Amino acid sequence: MEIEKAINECSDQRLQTKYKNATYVIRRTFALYSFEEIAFSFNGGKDSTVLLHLLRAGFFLHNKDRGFSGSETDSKKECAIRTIYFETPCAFPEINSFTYELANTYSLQLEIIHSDFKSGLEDLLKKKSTKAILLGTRIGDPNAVGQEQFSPSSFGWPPFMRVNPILDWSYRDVWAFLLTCKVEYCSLYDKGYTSIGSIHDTVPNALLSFTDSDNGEHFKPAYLLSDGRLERAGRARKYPSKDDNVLTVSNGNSTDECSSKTLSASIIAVGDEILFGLFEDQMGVSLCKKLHAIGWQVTHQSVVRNDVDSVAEEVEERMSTNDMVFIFGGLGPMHSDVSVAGVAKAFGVRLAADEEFEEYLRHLIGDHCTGDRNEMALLPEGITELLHNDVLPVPLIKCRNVIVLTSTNVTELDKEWDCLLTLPNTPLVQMAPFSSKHLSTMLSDVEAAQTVAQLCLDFPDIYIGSHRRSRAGPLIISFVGKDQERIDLAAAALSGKFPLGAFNEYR
Ligand SMILES: Cc1cc2nc3c(=O)[nH]c(=O)nc-3n(C[C@H](O)[C@H](O)[C@H](O)COP(=O)(O)O)c2cc1C
Ligand SMILES: Nc1ncnc2c1ncn2[C@@H]1O[C@H](COP(=O)(O)OP(=O)(O)OP(=O)(O)O)[C@@H](O)[C@H]1O
Ligand SMILES: [Mg+2]
Repeated sequence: MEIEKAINECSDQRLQTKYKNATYVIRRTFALYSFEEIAFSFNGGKDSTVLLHLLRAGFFLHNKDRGFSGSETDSKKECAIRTIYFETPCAFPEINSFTYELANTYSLQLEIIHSDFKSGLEDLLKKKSTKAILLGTRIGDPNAVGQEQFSPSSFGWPPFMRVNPILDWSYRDVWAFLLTCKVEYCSLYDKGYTSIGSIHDTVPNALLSFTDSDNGEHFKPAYLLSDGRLERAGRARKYPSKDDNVLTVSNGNSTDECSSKTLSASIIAVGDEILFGLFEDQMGVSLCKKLHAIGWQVTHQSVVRNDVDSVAEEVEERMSTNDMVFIFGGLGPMHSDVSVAGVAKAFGVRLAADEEFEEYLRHLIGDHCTGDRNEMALLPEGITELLHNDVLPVPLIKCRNVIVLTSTNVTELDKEWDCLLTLPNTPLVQMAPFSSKHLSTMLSDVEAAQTVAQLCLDFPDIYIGSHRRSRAGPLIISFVGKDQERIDLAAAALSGKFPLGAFNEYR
């Protein structure tokens, strides 16, 4: 069997392990259900193409388990499995023809369905007993969250077992398999498509784009995409989220379109030591300054305990009301390092092993991790993006609009911040910066209060506030906003209401 042979003969141990696990799930499926009760959900995409060949290999091994030795001469025709294809006019013609071509080559028993997934499956199950459906779902797919290798269909769907043999395969594993086994895949993947939906929502992945000497735009093949997490970058998002406000502005260096807008951020420090008063948080202060300098408004800064629920509660509250949330502290392998788990809980997803991150950690700390898995490589499933920058030993972790900072002091933060700002798709859009002016006076609070309150009504676009450095010292009135002229006007209006010299500029 050529697939089994190609994998056994390759030197990629990781691929061999993935193959072994996936074919084990397939063998068990053939052992649990009768051949006629199993269907393969195939659509010509790369993941289902991988599954097709794993199915062929798994079926071959299953027969071997039972003492049947298949004829080596016609291994292509051996696994004539029921194959369901939901055909729509919105599919790419290349995908459609590839699906039919492979079905023909491998003698798949095609059952074409022309309705949507749910009603199509309802009709199918009424007509034919179908107990298990094999899918090419992988962790990271939006619909994979919460699924296992064997997952019953969801409530409200007709009853069947969803079997996901390649659930734990990464983008890299998929391409390692297709290239190692030298099997045919849909031609769109050589044209820069990395994950294929409908003709209406899929374009080649911009991360594979390059310009040739004639200035024409071209795309590298899908297997050259280095960060598999971005395989869906060629897919249009169906539902805009609050996160999109930040992400759709592509280059952080441009302030033109954003000059009047302000984006908001919250900062969460995680640390019992800060709450015990043993350790002073300097990073929060520094982050406030940095965000302010790029025109962002910090709406909240908090310190929470090293406790999953405390972190989750705080993240959940902040992420829904802010464009971005920064969290630091509570990261690492210690029992008290629960920040990442808290973020996962806030989004209602579980932690899953992230192979790309694990590899970075292995480079950094070697194989000194406990047990089979490096606990630090467990990241929130399906929502995590790694933000790479060569200057950093490990990438920054971004879960939707929550950025997990790994820095432990202000110097490290400076480095992470610079990296964040220079990322090609930085989530930190640089807005028009804030300006400020401060006036000091020896007037009492009571004397100034009423005039300042009226000024706030007259200048709603300017933040006007006051503070004292000491009870006996001067009162300082601050004017903060994005329009220097308005700030000057507000400051002059205040001075004008009092005798000359009552207010002086304070720097
Ligand atoms: C055979 C099959 C079974 C499915 N079973 C379920 C299910 O049990 N629950 C569910 O919510 N969605 C189910 N779906 C829908 C998928 O989760 C998902 O919405 C679909 O694959 C579309 O993915 P896309 O939006 O990325 O194209 C099923 C789809 C297929 C093809
Ligand atoms: N139209 C369809 N008909 C049958 N099965 C489908 C269809 N669309 C999706 N599926 C099933 O859902 C799985 C996941 O779909 P998904 O689009 O993520 O993967 P893919 O199409 O195989 O590869 P790619 O991610 O490159 O598009 C597929 O592998 C297949 O099993
Ligand atoms: Mg697809």
